[in-house]
Amino acid sequence: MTTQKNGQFVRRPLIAGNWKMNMDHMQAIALVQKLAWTLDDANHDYERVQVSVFPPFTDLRGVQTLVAGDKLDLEYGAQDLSPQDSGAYTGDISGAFLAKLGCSQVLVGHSERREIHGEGDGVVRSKIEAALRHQLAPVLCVGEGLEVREAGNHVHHTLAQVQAALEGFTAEQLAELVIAYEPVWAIGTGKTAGPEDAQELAAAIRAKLAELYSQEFADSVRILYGGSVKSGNVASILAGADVDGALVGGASLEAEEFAKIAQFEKHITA
Ligand SMILES: O=C[C@H](O)COP(=O)(O)O
Repeated sequence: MTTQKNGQFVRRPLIAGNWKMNMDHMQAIALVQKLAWTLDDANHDYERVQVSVFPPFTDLRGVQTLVAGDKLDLEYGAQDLSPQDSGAYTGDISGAFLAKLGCSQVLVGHSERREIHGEGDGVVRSKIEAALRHQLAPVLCVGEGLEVREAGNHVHHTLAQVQAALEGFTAEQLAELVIAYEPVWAIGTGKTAGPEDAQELAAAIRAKLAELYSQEFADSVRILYGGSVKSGNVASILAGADVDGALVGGASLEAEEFAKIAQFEKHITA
């Protein structure tokens, strides 16, 4: 279990659902409603375990209306943002727009953006800067592909991504930063890194943050694992002392399954 003191987590766990390009605006409302009801039925304590969803841009207005209207404790964010705030950037979405829609977080540097859209470390860094300008907590995604893993360079590769993305920012600016370690070979494949692998990388990222900033800062940053997380494996993955939550793709599209993941403490067998 993520390290606890006096029954409380040292860092508030975050269970985040990245819907990717799934769920139109009608389906989004149904999914959020069902998720909220399911978590309410399970007496979910949002103060203890934060739950966020990351729907497509076109769903955000509907999700905002539902969350505000029903006073839900769920949080939501976007899957990406533009480095720019406004102007002639056809197809892009500004952090200013996301903030106005009540987003509290935004994914940055997801491997699918890096791979499919060719986003390099410089773009990722500029997107973090844009997120911070609009008080959006960046969820920085990092992780290695299969070739890098097989060559044994996964720690070096992942830490280089972290360092490049955070270059020039102060600890104060990054107070709300979340980092998600997602080995690319485990995304949507059914393969998960073992709990030891997730802990190894989370600990290495925390040590890198301590080296770049301070131990106090490093201890405050939440580090998530992502890659084929399900209700059946979440408890063992979150057992690592440095693993503070999960970034869930496929399993976040089904309300009951995602709610079970958010309730990971109930799956722990003594
Ligand atoms: O952002 C989420 C990750 O890409 C994991 O996706 P997955 O749970 O479908 O493997």
